[in-house]
Amino acid sequence: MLSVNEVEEIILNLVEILDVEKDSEIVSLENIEGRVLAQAVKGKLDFPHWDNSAMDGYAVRYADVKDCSGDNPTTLKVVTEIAAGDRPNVEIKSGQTARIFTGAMLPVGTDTIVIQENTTRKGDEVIILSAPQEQEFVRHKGTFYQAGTPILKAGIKIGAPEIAVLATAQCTELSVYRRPRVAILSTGDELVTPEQSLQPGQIVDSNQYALASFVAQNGAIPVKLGIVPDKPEELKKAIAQAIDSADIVLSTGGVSVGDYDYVDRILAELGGTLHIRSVAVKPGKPLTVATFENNNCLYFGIPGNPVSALVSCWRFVQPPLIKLTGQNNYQPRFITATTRHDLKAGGRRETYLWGQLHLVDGNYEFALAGGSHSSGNLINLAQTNGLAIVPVGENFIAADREVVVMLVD
Ligand SMILES: Nc1nc2c(c(=O)[nH]1)N[C@H]1C(S)=C(S)[C@@H](COP(=O)(O)OP(=O)(O)OC[C@H]3O[C@@H](n4cnc5c(N)ncnc54)[C@H](O)[C@@H]3O)O[C@H]1N2
Ligand code: MOO
Ligand SMILES: [Mg+2]
Repeated sequence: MLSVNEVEEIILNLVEILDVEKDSEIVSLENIEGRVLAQAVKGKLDFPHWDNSAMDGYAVRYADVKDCSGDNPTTLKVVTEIAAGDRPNVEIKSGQTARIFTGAMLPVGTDTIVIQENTTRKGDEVIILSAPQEQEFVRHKGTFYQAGTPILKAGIKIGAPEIAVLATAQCTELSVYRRPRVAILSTGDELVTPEQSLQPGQIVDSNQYALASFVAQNGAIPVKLGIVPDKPEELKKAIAQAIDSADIVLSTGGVSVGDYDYVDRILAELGGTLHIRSVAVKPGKPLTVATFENNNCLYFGIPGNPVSALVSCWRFVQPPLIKLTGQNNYQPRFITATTRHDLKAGGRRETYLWGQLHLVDGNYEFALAGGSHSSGNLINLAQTNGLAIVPVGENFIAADREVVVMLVD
């Protein structure tokens, strides 16, 4: 059986990189939240746009005040007042100063700001009580960003700070990658929707909802294709349609060795190349990954057990899915934590145990979810933000020892 790392590498290599021209669209600044830049953005303005004050106080010529102190104060004449938004129209000469406020443009002749706490105002004069540093509290034009250089790189996902940058640079129309379409179907005669009443032997199709949420959270468009019964002809039709309509297909169930597990056979009949059939991982051992020459589609046959389904998504679908959204940063994130509980594993498969990470005095602690760690128990999966990993060959990690944890969000 292939190892987790081998499978991860095979899958990532199957992802076709998006085309900057073909796979991009223009969106406005208003609608860019969560999208991924297809092209680097260059601003046309320096930032700060002009020298301005970082504090409320007085704009001075450093040479005038460099030697002053409480015992040896300097008195300057206040010849103008400049608020943020004002355009100064006076040149400050030696012996003069301008009253200035945070964000206001520096007037010609000045190079330094004295904060008002270090002054005493007397009518149209101000007494400077301590010498500032040269150029203190001046935000110089172009020191944060120079016009014409890249302000944001291609391949980054846009959130609040990036939107602030784009707004400041007055970039209101941006080229972003299209969102990949991910078709989701649940296979199984036993499945009903959450609205249907449950008959003996039936189970609610939770995977459809979990996977749609997972897909949306990762910046792609979930296309929910519903429940497909374990009938080869119906399943074949549904899978063929899904492959035709999406960049990625996620089906759950029907990939193990049972008599009604038809997915692999159908993928082969449809001309798919099966790259992976199973992984040495627990949960999530049965995992089918296939590609189709005619449609640029990556197919994941994910195990039906609800915990296996989400763990497979987090570990094996999330990196290629993020890669397909155009992001540069798609690798899973691992940290080292101290486990609060004993962690047990079979030793033959890399084992992922779900729970919560807590930051305590600067160190991460992993708390194993209480209750059964059966791959059918989705109840205690709620609030999972980390998966503790027990490597192949190990059966036990004792409480208070270190464990590698994969971050989940
Ligand atoms: N003899 C063996 N049996 C099994 C093996 C094995 O190696 N030898 N592997 C087990 C493992 S591990 C897993 S994981 C499951 C995977 O099964 P399938 O992917 O074939 O899925 P199903 O048989 O269709 O269903 C399994 C389980 O999950 C429930 N299920 C299915 N779909 C959904 C859904 N959409 N929402 C919620 N729950 C779902 C289903 O009712 C079953 O209980 O196979 C083991 N068997
Ligand atoms: O791999 Mo299964 O997911 O162990 O239950
Ligand atoms: Mg099965």
